[in-house]
Amino acid sequence: MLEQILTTKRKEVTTLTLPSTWSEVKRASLSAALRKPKRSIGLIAEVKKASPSKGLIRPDFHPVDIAKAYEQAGADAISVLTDVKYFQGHRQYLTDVKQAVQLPVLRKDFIIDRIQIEESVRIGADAILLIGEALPPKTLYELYKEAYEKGLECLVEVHKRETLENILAIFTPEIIGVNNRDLCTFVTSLETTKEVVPFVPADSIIVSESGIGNASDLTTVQTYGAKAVLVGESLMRKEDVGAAVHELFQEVDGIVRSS
Ligand SMILES: O=C(O)c1ccccc1NCC(=O)[C@H](O)[C@H](O)COP(=O)(O)O
Repeated sequence: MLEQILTTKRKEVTTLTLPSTWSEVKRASLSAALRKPKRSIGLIAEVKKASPSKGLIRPDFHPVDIAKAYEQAGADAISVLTDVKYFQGHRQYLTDVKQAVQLPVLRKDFIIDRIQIEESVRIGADAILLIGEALPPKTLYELYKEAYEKGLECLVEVHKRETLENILAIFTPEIIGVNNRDLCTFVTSLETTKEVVPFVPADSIIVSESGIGNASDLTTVQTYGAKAVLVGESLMRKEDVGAAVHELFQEVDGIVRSS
């Protein structure tokens, strides 16, 4: 599936049109938010309508309402899927969310080309995702540098230890995501976090991504060393996504620091 998505992206970037610059955007730092989370483990809460592995997740989909509820419930950052074909997302959703919340907003998409970085700046993203299994390490580093030069942070995601080691041979990303989902097979296991975390440099922020379905899963990945989690489906399937956040954190700690 990852290869199919990347083939689509390669076609899309050839016809991508940039929106006009949005001058009033006030950037918020993802790394700062995750280094000082409101609970004992940080939360990037995802706005996700559908996915290749699960199909339609939330038919009654109102991105701004969802993001506001996440913010109210003490999320540290918001992730917005902007891919249209496979996730039923849209770049406008990110712009709308950015205008409605104070939290850092991560653009969740398949970034393979510099033009998508300029697009991300213009739509109001604070950070972008770079997927280790989707890019040669040198290309990933070029895109990473370009993003930071343009004022965006990057969540550098890996699924395999080998991918991480190939990236670390070139540079050390500030924020490293361990995706528990294999994007080729969709097999999802929290053990991935356990296997990869020991190889993440101490100064990088570790985000465990995907497959976190309940409070027990959250505790598990925290035990494995995750400093933050990225959660989509399990929150999006609950009608009240704010209550879902509180439920997810019930075993970790109920106290939310006001920032
Ligand atoms: O979610 C998918 O099916 C998927 C398929 C192919 C590439 C990427 C995919 N998901 C992107 C993500 O990384 C997740 O949306 C994110 O980590 C949240 O995962 P979850 O909590 O399991 O919805």
